[in-house]
Amino acid sequence: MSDIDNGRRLRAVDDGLLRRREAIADLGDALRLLIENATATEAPTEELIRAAERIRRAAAPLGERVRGRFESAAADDLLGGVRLYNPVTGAGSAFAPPLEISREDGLAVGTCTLGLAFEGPPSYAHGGVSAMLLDQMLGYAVSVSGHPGMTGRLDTAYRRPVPLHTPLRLTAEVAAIEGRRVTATGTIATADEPGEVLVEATGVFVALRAEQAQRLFGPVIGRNRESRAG
Ligand SMILES: CCCCCCCC(=O)SCCNC(=O)CCNC(=O)[C@H](O)C(C)(C)COP(=O)(O)OP(=O)(O)OC[C@H]1O[C@@H](n2cnc3c(N)ncnc32)[C@H](O)[C@@H]1OP(=O)(O)O
Repeated sequence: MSDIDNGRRLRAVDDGLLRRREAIADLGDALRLLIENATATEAPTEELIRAAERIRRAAAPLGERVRGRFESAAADDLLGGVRLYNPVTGAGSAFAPPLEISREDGLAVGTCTLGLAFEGPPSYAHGGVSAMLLDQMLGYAVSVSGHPGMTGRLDTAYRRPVPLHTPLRLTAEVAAIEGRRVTATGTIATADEPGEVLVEATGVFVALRAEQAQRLFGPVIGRNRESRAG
């Protein structure tokens, strides 16, 4: 195969992957709309019954080809950090807000708006949802510091309730690295009042030993490498 042909083939692969990722994100948007509307709806009972039938019909073809626990999604790039179905940040996840995280001068900054599907106390976020967001934020800060690890401990202090339907601003940063332990801290505030902390968290992340990483993730990483090579 000539270099030009090879280049075209590679571009076709990239275009195909890009198109699939866009389709996954679009399906994710549709599912999130479905979840939000299904949570907020006060439609007549007959409409709920019809909707359940239609949704089951729409779900069936998606279930015809599925992956198992040890297979990563074809559109993911596990080693490159692309996780389209991450339940917090994944564009393809039906129940991820999704949280968007970027880096600003060494600080991880996240933005999202929580809908009624995340409600705990009426009109405010469920406490477990805040912990989930902060776990992801702290994990991201730990990861980009170059010392990735798994959450060993996550302490959350709920200072004020987190309002739904309100743009939020989250932050996280690494506070200390001691051997295999990395401590990170983070906050949730509203975008309008970033100085008023609603929830704060401190987490301890533990770097895995090579043998632990192999035991826990070996099957998934092995399959991911095989499918990249093939
Ligand atoms: C961008 C990516 C974002 C991802 C964000 C999401 C992150 C996650 O949600 S990860 C999923 C949730 N976490 C888990 O499932 C982890 C489950 N726990 C485990 O697998 C293990 O307990 C694990 C790996 C954390 C530690 O086990 P192990 O390596 O055997 O611990 P061990 O050798 O006893 O301790 C290692 C060090 O960590 C410390 N440590 C271990 N556990 C904890 C803990 N819970 N709290 C504080 N310190 C701890 C120990 O004190 C020790 O410190 P030192 O080296 O200074 O003596």
